[in-house]
Amino acid sequence: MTVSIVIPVRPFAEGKTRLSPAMSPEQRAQFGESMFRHVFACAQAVGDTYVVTRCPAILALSARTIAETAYGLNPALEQAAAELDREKPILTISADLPLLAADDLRAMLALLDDVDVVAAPDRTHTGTNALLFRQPRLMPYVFGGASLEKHRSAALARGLHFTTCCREGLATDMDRPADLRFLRKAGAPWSRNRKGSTL
Ligand SMILES: Nc1nc2c(ncn2[C@@H]2O[C@H](COP(=O)(O)OP(=O)(O)OP(=O)(O)O)[C@@H](O)[C@H]2O)c(=O)[nH]1
Ligand SMILES: O=C(O)[C@H](O)COP(=O)(O)O
Repeated sequence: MTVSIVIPVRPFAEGKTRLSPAMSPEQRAQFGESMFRHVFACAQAVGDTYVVTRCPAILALSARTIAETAYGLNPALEQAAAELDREKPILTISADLPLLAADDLRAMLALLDDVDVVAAPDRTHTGTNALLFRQPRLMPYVFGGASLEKHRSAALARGLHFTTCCREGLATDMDRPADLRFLRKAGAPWSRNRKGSTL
């Protein structure tokens, strides 16, 4: 099955603010870029991968890009969905998933045999780290806060079949210093492979 994959990215120098207690601004930007490059490589192994961002430097890194004109995560994703192939499933994934593997994305896609919408929860089962629709614009993006329940409710309200995909590579986003401690313990392959890692 072919799939459009969308990675939304906030400019590296602006993002990951909740890691401020543990990292300098330079370290956060470097960490954000390293994670993005990792997620991008995983996505490219699985589908046609698009990056939606307002950052010119990130736009220059990628072949398929969507310049964000609708400022903010949900508007940027709606903008991307409006521009992509209406016949293909659309998978959006956060750029801060250092333990992600291509097989995690394939596992999400396999679930589309039975449902319309697949959400990958974070480790606390409150946020959404990846979201797959059978077709673009089946329902709105409602990221922010406890978005897992918001996505579930939005799907059910439209009569769509919804399920979750719970895997460590999808669940381990890097929001807070506690997530960095979890990543250090999880370790390989992320920290082994990165010279000059800020971890
Ligand atoms: N295109 C785009 N992507 C965004 C925007 N805000 C967040 N993202 C991306 O959405 C995903 C999830 O974002 P968060 O985990 O909240 O990341 P963040 O905003 O960098 O982190 P905090 O500053 O700590 O809230 C990441 O891939 C971010 O880069 C935005 O305004 N535009
Ligand atoms: O679920 C969400 O809205 C996204 O994952 C962003 O939320 P978080 O970064 O606070 O988990």
